[in-house]
Amino acid sequence: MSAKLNLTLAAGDYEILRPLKEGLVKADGIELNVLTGADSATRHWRFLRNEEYDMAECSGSSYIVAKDRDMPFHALPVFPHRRFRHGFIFTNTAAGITEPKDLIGKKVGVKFYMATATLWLRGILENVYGVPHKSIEWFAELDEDIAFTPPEGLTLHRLPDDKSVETMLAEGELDAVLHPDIIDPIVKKDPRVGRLFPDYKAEEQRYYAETGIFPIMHVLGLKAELVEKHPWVVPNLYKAFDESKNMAMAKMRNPRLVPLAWYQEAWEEQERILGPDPWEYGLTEANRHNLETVVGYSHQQGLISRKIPLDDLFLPVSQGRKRGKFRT
Ligand SMILES: O=C(O)c1ccc(O)c(O)c1
Repeated sequence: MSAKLNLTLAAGDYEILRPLKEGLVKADGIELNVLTGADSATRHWRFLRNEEYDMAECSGSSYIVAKDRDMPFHALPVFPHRRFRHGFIFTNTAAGITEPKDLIGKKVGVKFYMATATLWLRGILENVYGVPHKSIEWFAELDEDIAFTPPEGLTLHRLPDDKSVETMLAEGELDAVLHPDIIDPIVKKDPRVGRLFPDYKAEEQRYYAETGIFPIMHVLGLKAELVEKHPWVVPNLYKAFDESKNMAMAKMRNPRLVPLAWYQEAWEEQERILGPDPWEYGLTEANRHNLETVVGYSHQQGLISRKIPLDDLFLPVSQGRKRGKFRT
């Protein structure tokens, strides 16, 4: 008889989750079925709109909105996806945008308004570079993860379904685009499209030196029903996610694994700048600052009604008692 609880987890196909996916790390009492087939936007929608999975790597931004609306979700302080975002502000090269303030009064496209990458970018543009989010006319390509009424003074249009912000940017119908992914015109080296910060790596490193923030994009969402029925899963899952990450970080130090000539140097550079574990889980001091910043941005941008305390956003994950040696 298997007394284990079968649970589905939808997530990206990430190295730090691979030991869990491959069963090298197990959560006590749980059999995990890890689904990595959906792209991020689809996964978030399926989890938040349809509750298709017991747990999912979920948009940090949309999760914060879900909590503000008392929707039936919780989260572990597990952050499978982080990314610096200065390199994701794309511009039409004929639009005359050479510095952040040139975005004021412009038409800017987004995949959708609530997406975590764009939440961070609007916050950074407003608070670091003096570009108020309401000074921009916004155009969204997709429906929001959670339906949202733009607050007073915010202009947000939903584009018709046959329009793509990437094409509109290249053709000059939009002046700029903020996007979670590298957009097609950049991949194809279309000369009509560039970046606001051509040397974005330097900008991102300066941002990190000033703030200590490696922006958290995604959290590990759980259906409330799961936590209510089986509260014991919370510390067991957290421990397993952490073990999986630690195992992956140790494995990935091997420079033979990745087909990049200068992978070792990239790893060393990351360690020098970001320290030994930039992917740290838990409500550590650095993660609290990171998350409080993004909750503040969400509130500033009218996505949520109150600055939700982190202890309301994340489940406590302590094992309760420090475990001693096993004795027979
Ligand atoms: O975090 C998000 O909200 C989000 C949304 C859409 C994406 O394509 C994505 O990669 C992330």
